[in-house]
Amino acid sequence: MTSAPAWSRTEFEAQLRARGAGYHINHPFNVRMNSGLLREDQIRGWVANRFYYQVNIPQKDGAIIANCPDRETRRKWVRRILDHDGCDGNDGGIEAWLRLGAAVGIEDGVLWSQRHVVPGVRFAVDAYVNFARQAPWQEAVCSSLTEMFAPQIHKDRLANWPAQYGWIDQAGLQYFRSRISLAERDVEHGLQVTLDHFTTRAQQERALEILQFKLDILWAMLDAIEKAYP
Ligand SMILES: O=C(O)c1cc(C(=O)O)c2c(n1)C(=O)C(=O)c1cc(C(=O)O)[nH]c1-2
Repeated sequence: MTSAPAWSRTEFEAQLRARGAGYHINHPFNVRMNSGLLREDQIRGWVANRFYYQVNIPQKDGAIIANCPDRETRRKWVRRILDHDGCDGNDGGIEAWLRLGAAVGIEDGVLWSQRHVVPGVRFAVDAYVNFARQAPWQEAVCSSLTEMFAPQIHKDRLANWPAQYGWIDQAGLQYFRSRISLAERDVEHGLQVTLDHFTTRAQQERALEILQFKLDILWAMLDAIEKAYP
């Protein structure tokens, strides 16, 4: 274990943000997706596989709540479940992803069947949910911090897809639009929990390992999708 002095909050946050270099925004499959180079079947394959991530996020967040004894945290965290599952007056992110599916030519039933989900994606997503079930809740919160880097990937899609993939109905892109402000709100809370909890240098380095674990999950998903749709 390191005996180095703890980083200040500012330096610790900078260390976390620096891990963005390993975000799946830089994965070759995402780079090609964002450059308009993917075929229709490759886009459909990505949408169908990512649906498995989308439907598992609320279970992941439910696991965090189940492990968290702090009422204030649960009160904020529960919003994430409703963001995806929907609630009165809000269809939610899963419904929005179904509309993305429709926009690229996949029927709801095909997404729900998960028949196109490849083993590597299933393994990666399941590892994320299992981590949230088994780890201390503050560690699971830390693992959600890849969302620090998500607004840019959503903005890229909104900026580029309409011109690059004219065959996609633009109404289907609403999911990406909706996530920008939600991700920013989530990160504000997730960062606060992480900066409060991981205070010694050894704990801060543990937080970086957890963030890397989650970056690897997202990266492994794209590796598996890239291999399935060469
Ligand atoms: O499209 C993406 O690249 C992307 C990445 C991530 C992420 O960084 O984990 C999330 C999302 N989207 C997303 O839409 C989302 O709702 C979400 C929730 C979480 C999480 O870890 O709790 N990550 C992400």
